[in-house]
Parts: sequence; C-alpha cells; structure tokens
Amino acid sequence: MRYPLGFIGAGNMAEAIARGAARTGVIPAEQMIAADPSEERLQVFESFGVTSASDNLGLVNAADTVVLAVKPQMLSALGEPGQGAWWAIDPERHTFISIMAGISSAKICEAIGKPVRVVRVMPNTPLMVGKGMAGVALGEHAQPGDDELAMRLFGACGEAVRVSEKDLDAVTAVSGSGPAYVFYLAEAMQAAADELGLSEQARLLVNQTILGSAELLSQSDDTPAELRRKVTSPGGTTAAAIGHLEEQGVRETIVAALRAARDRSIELGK
Ligand SMILES: NC(=O)C1=CN([C@@H]2O[C@H](COP(=O)(O)OP(=O)(O)OC[C@H]3O[C@@H](n4cnc5c(N)ncnc54)[C@H](OP(=O)(O)O)[C@@H]3O)[C@@H](O)[C@H]2O)C=CC1
Ligand SMILES: O=C(O)[C@@H]1CCC=N1
Repeated sequence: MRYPLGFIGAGNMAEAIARGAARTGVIPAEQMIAADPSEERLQVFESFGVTSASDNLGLVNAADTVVLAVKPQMLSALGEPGQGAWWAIDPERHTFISIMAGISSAKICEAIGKPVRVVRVMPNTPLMVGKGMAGVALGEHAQPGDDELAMRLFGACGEAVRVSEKDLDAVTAVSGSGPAYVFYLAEAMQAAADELGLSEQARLLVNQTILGSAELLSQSDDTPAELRRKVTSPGGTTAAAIGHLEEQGVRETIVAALRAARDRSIELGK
C-alpha cells in the first residue's frame, strides 16, 4: 500500500504533526505510516490509526512524502549515503519534509546521497492545540509547489509562513524554541505567586494572564510596548516591576538568549 505521508522518527513532534493532520482532516490517519526503533512509540501512533512500518526502508518504500523527525544529531545514523533506506529513494517520487533544527537541505541531500527535494519546516509545540507557528522553506532542489502539502498541513494546525532557508536558524530561535521562553516566564510567575501566598490559585492566575495577554496582543493594533504602557500607571505597581526588570538587564538577556538559540541552530548544521 502507498501512503501520502510517512514519518522517520515517531517522537513528540512527529506525534503532534500526525495528530494535527488527522484532526484537521488534511491527511487521515489511515493514510500515514511511521517508523521508529521504539515499539512503544509505534503503539502510540497505532492508537490513533497510523500504520507502523517494519523499518525505515519499509517506510520509504511505502510513503511518498517522508517527514524527517529524528533529532538533528541522528541524521547520519539513519544510514550511509545511498545505502539502507536511502537506497530506495527515488528523487522523482519522494519529497522530504525535514523538521530537524539547523540541518540544511544540502546536508540532507549529502546524507541521503541523492539530490532530493527537501522542504524544511520549523514548527512549534502549540500546533498540538491548533495554535502552532511554522516557518516553511524550499530547500536546494525543491521546486515551487513542493511546499504545498507542508503549507496546508501546518497552516491547518495554526499559522504557516514561507521563509527562505537561510532565515530558518533565526525562525528556530524566535518561534521554534519560543514556547519554552513563555513557559519559563510562567514557571517564574507561578513560583512568585506561591511565594506571595497564592499557591492554590497560582496556576489559574498565571495561565489566564498569559492567555489573555496573547489574545490581546494578537487582536490589538497596538505594539507590545504600547500595550505594556497601558498596564503601567505612573508610580504604580507595574512600574515597580518593569523598572526592576530593566535595571536587571532582562531585555538584553532575552535578546542574547535568542542569539544563543540561533547560534546553536547554526552549530547543529555543521
Ligand atoms: N520539540 C520541539 O519543540 C521541536 C522539535 N523540532 C525538531 O523535531 C525533531 C524531533 O524532535 P522531538 O520530537 O522533540 O524528539 P524525539 O526524541 O521525541 O523524537 C525523535 C524520535 O526519533 C526516533 N529515532 C531515533 N533514531 C531513529 C532511527 N534511526 N530511525 C527512526 N527513528 C529514530 C527516536 O527514538 P529514541 O528516542 O528511541 O532514540 C524518537 O522516538 C528534532 O530534529 C528537533 O530539532 C522542531 C521544532 C520544535
Ligand atoms: O530545542 C530544540 O533544539 C528544538 C528546535 C526548536 C525547538 N526545539
């Protein structure tokens, strides 16, 4: 049987993408197949209707579009160029969607040993709740139109935007890793709420504040700085908090943190 979509690596992101594809109807579960060394992971995929491949070679034989969803460091472990699963790759038939951070389409072609069409996507975990943000880039040998499935799939699970491949390291730093920065803020706010004696209500107070602020940010025409000013009464409580953040150099630290994420993405691709 031929499957429109297959996953090499049935980890967390692959599961989120496959569930999103099935939930939105972009690709029904029975038209997807997955390969992973872990039987347990394959059972998770089977539990919502995705077929298990015997191995990566079986997957490549079965799937037309292959999602590379292993850790970037695992690419070379998938096989020698032109050997194993890569032996069965037909550049006319197969398209790749790679979600691996940092790994260029040129590097993927080198690892596979053939000039294949690669569409690179940098998604993020909110796609699990239909609020993802994905950057989509055509790789070296991809043609306009090769990204249509990716745009449909990731667009159905949130927003998808076309970017050039050279910008993907920056996209990874901003929106790929981005949810972790917001969760870090949530952790710190919850710890503070606990310390201020609100342990019972901390989760709701923090989560709803972040949710409401995100909604306001996306619906309003105001910039983040204007929205912040509207919360900040002169000489008031917010001014005390923001003054402390500025004194401590938190803004510069956040910029430096995103730079570190971008640099790590470049390093992963070497
Ligand atoms: N997590 C995130 O927020 C995001 C991640 N990404 C990218 O997504 C990719 C996957 O990340 P994530 O889902 O978090 O990682 P996971 O570790 O959850 O998933 C990777 C899966 O690949 C499996 N695997 C390992 N070796 C092979 C092999 N030879 N053949 C087939 N499968 C194999 C792993 O098995 P085992 O565990 O047994 O090794 C694991 O189940 C990464 O490249 C990452 O850069 C992109 C955007 C966001
Ligand atoms: O941390 C990582 O490397 C991956 C890429 C973006 C989000 N998670």
